[in-house]
Amino acid sequence: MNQGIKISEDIYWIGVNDYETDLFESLWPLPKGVSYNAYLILDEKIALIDTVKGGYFSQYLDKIKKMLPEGKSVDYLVINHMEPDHSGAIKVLVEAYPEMKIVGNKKTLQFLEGFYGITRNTVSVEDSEVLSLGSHKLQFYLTPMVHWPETMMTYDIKTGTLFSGDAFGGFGALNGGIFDDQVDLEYYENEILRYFSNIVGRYSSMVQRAFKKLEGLNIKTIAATHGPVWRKNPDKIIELYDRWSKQETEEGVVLVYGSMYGNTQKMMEAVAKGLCNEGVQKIRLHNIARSHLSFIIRDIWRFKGLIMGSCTYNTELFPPMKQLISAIENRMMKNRYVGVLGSYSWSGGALKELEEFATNRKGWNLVEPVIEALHSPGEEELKRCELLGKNMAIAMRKASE
Ligand SMILES: Cc1cc2nc3c(=O)[nH]c(=O)nc-3n(C[C@H](O)[C@H](O)[C@H](O)COP(=O)(O)O)c2cc1C
Repeated sequence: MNQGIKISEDIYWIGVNDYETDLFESLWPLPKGVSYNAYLILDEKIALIDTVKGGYFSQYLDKIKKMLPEGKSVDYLVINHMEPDHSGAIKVLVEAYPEMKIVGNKKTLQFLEGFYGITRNTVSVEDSEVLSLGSHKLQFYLTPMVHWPETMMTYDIKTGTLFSGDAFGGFGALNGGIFDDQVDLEYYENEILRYFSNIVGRYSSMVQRAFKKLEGLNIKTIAATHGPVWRKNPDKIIELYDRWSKQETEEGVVLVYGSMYGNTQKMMEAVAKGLCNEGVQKIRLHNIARSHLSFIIRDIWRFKGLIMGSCTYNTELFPPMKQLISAIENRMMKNRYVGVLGSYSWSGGALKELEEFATNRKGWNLVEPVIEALHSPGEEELKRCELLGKNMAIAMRKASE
């Protein structure tokens, strides 16, 4: 993928793949890398949409040079998002094309000065303003907090291409194909949800606000800054994003437990049996010490049911479970059915914290019974765990009737 790839008339993908970064934002694992998508529009005026992470500048510049017609230079750089994985190449790009104008909104330009000290050759655009490149007219939609305050989207009126920034994007480098009709979509959908739930989900209400703004646009292609370009079925990713940002959940249960010596794990396995006996197939069991938080958050975002179990550790919750609770609170997750269980060997403490969390979350429904085992669960407690699974299955069924 050394050349630009045409995505619609006069528009080319000139992104790069990063297979080296282990943790995106120093937080989120990238088992299969990530792409930094950027685009080039060749019209009377030549425009770039976004750049790439700093270290990938030379690949990006090579692609631009190969695509530029003889004697032409870059006229505009449109910045949809200032996060450094997209803006990191701006400074060197300005050195390569000193006369290029940098287009962003008022906030973008503040960030541009703050991050890179750039104030020259900037063009400030307002919401719904149009920039003409010749036959292509770019219309700007300010979409603050999807996912930074300066975030905007750019719509090409001629081709119906929406350059959406981080919205609709996800993890996973683009291997070979870059389009939704070329790649393993199931993989990318999961990774787009992991990206959304961990990074953008907190700002779901702003995503909904952005959807209102984009209503009525004839969107034929979605070109996000990460992940596949949606040319065959852009409606699919729009529908998914709409559902996720409304926090609409599917029937299914996430089981998360913290267990040092297997007693709490035994309890959670009994819950899983109870769910299975009631016909629940979508069960996602996570040992919190083994699954990275981002995968657990992704599953919790997707499913209606959540059951949390923790052993007691120094009078409190098992430490990673605290982190999970804080992540759920930070993302303001709503409308879940929740069950809790715990274990201890003397004074306890874990279950009390889980119960408090479950009962204090607005719009969450606690499913009974709440179960606590001293040392190791006996037959009686394991039966109650199965019952919790059964009751969760019934509660979910009722909710979807
Ligand atoms: C390092 C450590 C700290 C613990 N702290 C407490 C505690 O403060 N209060 C308590 O009742 N039990 C405490 N326990 C006991 C465990 O919570 C209890 O044995 C529990 O059943 C272990 O469950 P597990 O097998 O799922 O790890 C502690 C155990 C360990 C290893």
